[in-house]
Amino acid sequence: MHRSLIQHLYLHIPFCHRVCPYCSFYKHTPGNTDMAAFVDAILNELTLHQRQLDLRPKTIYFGGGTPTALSRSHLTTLIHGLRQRLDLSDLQELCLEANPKTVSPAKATLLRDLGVTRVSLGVQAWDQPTLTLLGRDHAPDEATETFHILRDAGIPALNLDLMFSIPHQTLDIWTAGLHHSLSLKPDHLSCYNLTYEEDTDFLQRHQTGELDQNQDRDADHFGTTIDLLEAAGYEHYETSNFALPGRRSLHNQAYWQGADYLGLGPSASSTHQRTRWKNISDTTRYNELLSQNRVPIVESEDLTDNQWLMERIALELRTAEGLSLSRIAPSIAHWLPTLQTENLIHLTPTHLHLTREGKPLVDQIAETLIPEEPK
Ligand SMILES: C[S@@+](CC[C@H](N)C(=O)[O-])C[C@H]1O[C@@H](n2cnc3c(N)ncnc32)[C@H](O)[C@@H]1O
Ligand SMILES: C[S@@+](CC[C@H](N)C(=O)[O-])C[C@H]1O[C@@H](n2cnc3c(N)ncnc32)[C@H](O)[C@@H]1O
Ligand code: SF4
Repeated sequence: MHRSLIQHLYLHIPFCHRVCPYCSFYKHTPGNTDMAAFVDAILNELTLHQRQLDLRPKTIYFGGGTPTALSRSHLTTLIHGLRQRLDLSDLQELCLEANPKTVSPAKATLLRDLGVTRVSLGVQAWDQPTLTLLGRDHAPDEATETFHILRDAGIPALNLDLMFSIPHQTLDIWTAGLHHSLSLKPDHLSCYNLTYEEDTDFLQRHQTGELDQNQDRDADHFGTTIDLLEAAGYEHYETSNFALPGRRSLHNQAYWQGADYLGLGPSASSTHQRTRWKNISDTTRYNELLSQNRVPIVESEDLTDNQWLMERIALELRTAEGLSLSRIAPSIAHWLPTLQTENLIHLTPTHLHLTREGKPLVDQIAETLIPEEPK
């Protein structure tokens, strides 16, 4: 039987020591979860998929949640388990998300010894009032310290995750945070505009008027981010992502380019030959299903051509490579001269790129370029 190749693997580790009020990813405190059973379950899930799929990962990404919430022995079992089951001769990136206070020097050294090539550190902000509003339990100094621990352990590439346009965050506060980030010389920076997500405390507090949204502040913070980071030598290669030359995230780039990927763990999603499926968002149930050798999938759909195209447009438009002109339907091509006259886009013979003026309007421009769903 011909088994198709998948080159990108995602593992969802749903544990956080404390749950942040703005975050809608599937996660929970470890509580009384049997961590050893969870590690067994996720390795078992991999084995089940290997009956159908030929997995030769170029990238492996541990997200969550907070993967570094796992103990050293569980991290070791998990990564050794992957090494035993997978052909890793093509592996170029093994990335793990971490947050401050979950990485001791011993854990950082272990990660390096296990072959981790990149750590993405969730810092979010560098000032105490913003960290307090975000419900983060680390102080600014502790994030700096964790960064140095990772550097000193010799992890090859480090990313910082930051969020901007948070209520009460002035442009000066955000800019000072960017300067502090740059002083650490990270390889990569992800800077996300705060969004109010479904089923979060923050959305409720936004709806009662306690937490505001401000488009001028969004645009000012984003524009300053682009100017400062580009001046410091970082490529703005995706709306929320900046990298030193040669330091882009290969895993995330594969998503944006439309590659197939397999996601393991509760709530993980996967895409294979235009079929997308999603795992159950319930760790206890996930562990139970896998202890019975049952796949933990709860939803699966075949993406229509139009769904696929809409997603390609939305994602490609966010990247420095730009949107392939072949994706633009004749029925909407008449928008291009207008967008050009407004200096929002720049066209090459093959691609459409956002200009500096167009970048903050990425979502509106994507809407203009996506054809309406046929009725
Ligand atoms: C799933 S989290 C994992 C990182 C890690 N657990 C941490 O927070 O320290 C990935 C990133 O998504 C971003 N994020 C989460 N919720 C967000 C929101 N509501 N708006 C914007 N960015 C958000 C944060 O920057 C966060 O670091
Ligand atoms: C918001 S991005 C942050 C990337 C980070 N800025 C970096 O450059 O490494 C990562 C988050 O997206 C989610 N995620 C990524 N791939 C996923 C997948 N296949 N299934 C479910 N969630 C996924 C996870 O919650 C993960 O923590
Ligand atoms: S932002 Fe990170 S630490 Fe906070 S709840 Fe979400 S996954 Fe956990």
